[in-house]
Amino acid sequence: MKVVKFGGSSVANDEQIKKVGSIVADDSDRKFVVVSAPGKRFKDDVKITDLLIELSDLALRNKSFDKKLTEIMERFSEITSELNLSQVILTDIKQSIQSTLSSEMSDRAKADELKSIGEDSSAKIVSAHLKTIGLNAQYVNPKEAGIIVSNEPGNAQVLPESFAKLYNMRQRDGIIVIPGFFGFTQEGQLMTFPRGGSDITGSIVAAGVQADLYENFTDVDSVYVVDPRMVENPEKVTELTYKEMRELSYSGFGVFHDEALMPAFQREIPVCIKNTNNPQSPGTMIVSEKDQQSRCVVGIASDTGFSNLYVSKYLMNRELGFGRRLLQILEEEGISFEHAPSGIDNMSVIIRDNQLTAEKEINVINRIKQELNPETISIDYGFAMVMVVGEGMMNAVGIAEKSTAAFAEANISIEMINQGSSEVSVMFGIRKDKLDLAVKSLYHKFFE
Ligand SMILES: Nc1ncnc2c1ncn2[C@@H]1O[C@H](COP(=O)(O)OP(=O)(O)O)[C@@H](O)[C@H]1O
Ligand SMILES: N[C@@H](CC(=O)OP(=O)(O)O)C(=O)O
Repeated sequence: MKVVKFGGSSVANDEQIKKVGSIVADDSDRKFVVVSAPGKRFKDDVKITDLLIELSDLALRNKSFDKKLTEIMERFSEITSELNLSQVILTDIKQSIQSTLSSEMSDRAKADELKSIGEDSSAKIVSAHLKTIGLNAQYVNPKEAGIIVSNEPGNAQVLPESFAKLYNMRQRDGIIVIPGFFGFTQEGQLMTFPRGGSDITGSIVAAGVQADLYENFTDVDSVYVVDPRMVENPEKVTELTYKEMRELSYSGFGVFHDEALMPAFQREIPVCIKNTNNPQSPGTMIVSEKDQQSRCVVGIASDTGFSNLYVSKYLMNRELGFGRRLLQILEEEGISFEHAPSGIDNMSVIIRDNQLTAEKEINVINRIKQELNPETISIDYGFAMVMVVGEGMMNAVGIAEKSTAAFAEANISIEMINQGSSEVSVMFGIRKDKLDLAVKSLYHKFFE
């Protein structure tokens, strides 16, 4: 039994949805289908989820949202008419949007419900299309399926009781089509996962129904060793471990959500990344353990949008609890951190920019000055992180040397290095304007 997830690019228009139909029809093991909202049809297109967020922002500020609503309905109307589906689906979508807007819910709850309508509508459309091609398919809402989540709008996490409930779905006849990206709290409130979270739903369903395989269909033939938008025709990866994929996804490989690995990993369900536009291609397998012969570095991931909070104080190493108190200030201000490399008299804390507001920044700086009395304190923006990843690095000599040589050859100064004791990855902090050059140079060093 397989769980198949189709991303936004795979359900962006009628043509793509027909490909989805063929893929599902092609293999009778594909029983559970999870879908995203229609994504981009071309480079500068706008995803339905983004249109819904724009609509919700306008409506909740009491601004006119009619144009946005028309734009959304036109997208769905084009899909349903090209697929010859009943107009009832369209009426249903419009009614969902309008009834959410006029409900008594809080603004946060409304925003989350509106965001989820893209996936919900997509699942209704895909199940109707599967029926028209002769398959016994039915739409099942995540509440009915048993996806129970924490009460964190836009950032929900699955609760363990979901898995046993989902297991019962195996008994259902035919193909089950479930919308991705959201679940329900114990109290029945809808909550969305973080952006890109339909991958998470797919993994939860795969873990719950104890699937033999979780196939994640997207728009590339495989995971590549670097983001294919940064290097032309990079090498393909045939196999990765969960640990490697987690590091790579977290560090910038947008092809699979990093939070989607845990449910599949815990139940050892293999994941296969495949291409809706070329389903014959074998794709990339993500497994617990892989062939020892493979390369020691499997990928180079990168991301921008980081800041460095730098604090220095003479004899910091002797001041008991300095690091704890510094991190506690961040915790109390609601800021999570990514890395914290330190020296004897200084400490850097790498923070994602989206964690900092102007107000939080002022509070943090003032509190550190008052409570820790440092000599220097600064927040430096514009950092990028590059991650060299591979489980085989543990037994290999010279990876750091080879990496630093790649930076040196590109004349890039490394601002920070962090290697965890697990040795699955080495992180390099550089200025963001040098990122492209750095990734190309590392690719050249390790893969060409
Ligand atoms: N290392 C990588 N390997 C493959 N694709 C990558 C990688 N890094 C980033 N991507 C990007 O991820 C995209 C697929 O993810 P996404 O846009 O979320 O797809 P979907 O619409 O299926 O959810 C690819 O088109 C590619 O540009
Ligand atoms: N539609 C949601 C969830 C998702 O997973 O989308 P996609 O498969 O297009 O990345 C988003 O845009 O965040």
